[in-house]
Amino acid sequence: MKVGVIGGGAWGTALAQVAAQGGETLLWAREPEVAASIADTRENALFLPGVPLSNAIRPTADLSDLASCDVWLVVTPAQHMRQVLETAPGCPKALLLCSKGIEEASGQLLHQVARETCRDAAVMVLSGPTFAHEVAAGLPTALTLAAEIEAEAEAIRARLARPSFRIYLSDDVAGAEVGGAVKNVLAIACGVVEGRGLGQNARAALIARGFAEMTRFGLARGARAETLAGLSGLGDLVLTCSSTSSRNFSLGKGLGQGRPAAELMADRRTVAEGAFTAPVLRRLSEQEGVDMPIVAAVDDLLSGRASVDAVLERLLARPLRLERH
Ligand SMILES: NC(=O)c1ccc[n+]([C@@H]2O[C@H](COP(=O)([O-])OP(=O)(O)OC[C@H]3O[C@@H](n4cnc5c(N)ncnc54)[C@H](O)[C@@H]3O)[C@@H](O)[C@H]2O)c1
Ligand SMILES: O=P(O)(O)OC[C@H](O)CO
Repeated sequence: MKVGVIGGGAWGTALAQVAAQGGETLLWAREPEVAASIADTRENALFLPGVPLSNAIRPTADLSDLASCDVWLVVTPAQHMRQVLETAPGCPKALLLCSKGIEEASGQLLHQVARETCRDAAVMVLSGPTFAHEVAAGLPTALTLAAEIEAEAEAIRARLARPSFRIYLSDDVAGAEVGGAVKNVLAIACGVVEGRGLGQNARAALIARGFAEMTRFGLARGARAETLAGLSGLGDLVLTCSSTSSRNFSLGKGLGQGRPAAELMADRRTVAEGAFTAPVLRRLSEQEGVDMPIVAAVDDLLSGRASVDAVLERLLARPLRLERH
């Protein structure tokens, strides 16, 4: 099975490094200097510096080179996935979506976008608690591969899985995607707690109440509760809410320290998906009547509509209710 990776950011490069252990792997980078840097120095100096890359990774800045692949691992920022797939040379037999987000314009999960752009391809999702630099270093990692047809997922798992890259199968595609998208917004909130010095109790409460929001939204979208409580949901939420290695957590930490969102977002080369997911997630939750007060607070902070103190006061003034709600 010939693998092509679409997206030469940190995660696309780390996934190419994993796939290269099973044979030559094409890696498309949007920036010609990234493809050139990998070809010349075997390092992605821009997005994954310090990691020596396998000789079995063949970098390219020309998407049409991926026409010969059987499967594409799609690892663009969520908001650019549709445009990249639309400019790609046809579609392969299978797409494995590895990005985390919700398309802002359409409100669609990424598997819905992919099915519109590649109608005949099998569309699957790979998601979980996976910092790129740890995966690239070969540290133990476990993730969820969600697909409607188990045999198709098994074939890709056989090609990608390694002892330190453990892939669990699921048939809950929407569930795997909701967890990855929502946790990025909640990680921003956890970063705010850190930056504002609100303490470990507050962070734990936020993870638990944030998980309740993720579960309410996921169930409304047809996800299963056990998927949301698994690697791609709770697992990734715990990881991303615990470390400044997370770009989303770091963004939130800056907000908590009082820096304006516009300043924090300016000149970013790396993507903090939660900043793009927050407004669309808030819009969808309000349209669908799903209560998501933490998501709304993050959206207000990012848009500059409210200060940290104002959203904190609002959250703490919420009525005390039964925990299961
Ligand atoms: N970094 C991680 O640890 C990690 C882990 C799991 C999932 N992800 C997800 O993978 C996706 C990609 O993140 P990343 O960390 O690899 O990226 P990154 O932050 O390392 O790099 C930014 C990427 O965005 C691309 N980009 C910028 N503008 C673009 C445009 N107009 N069109 C297409 N591409 C554009 C760049 O080419 C580059 O590949 C995100 O959805 C992220 O949530 C990341
Ligand atoms: O750095 P972040 O916040 O984009 O998180 C990276 C991965 O999604 C963690 O699983």
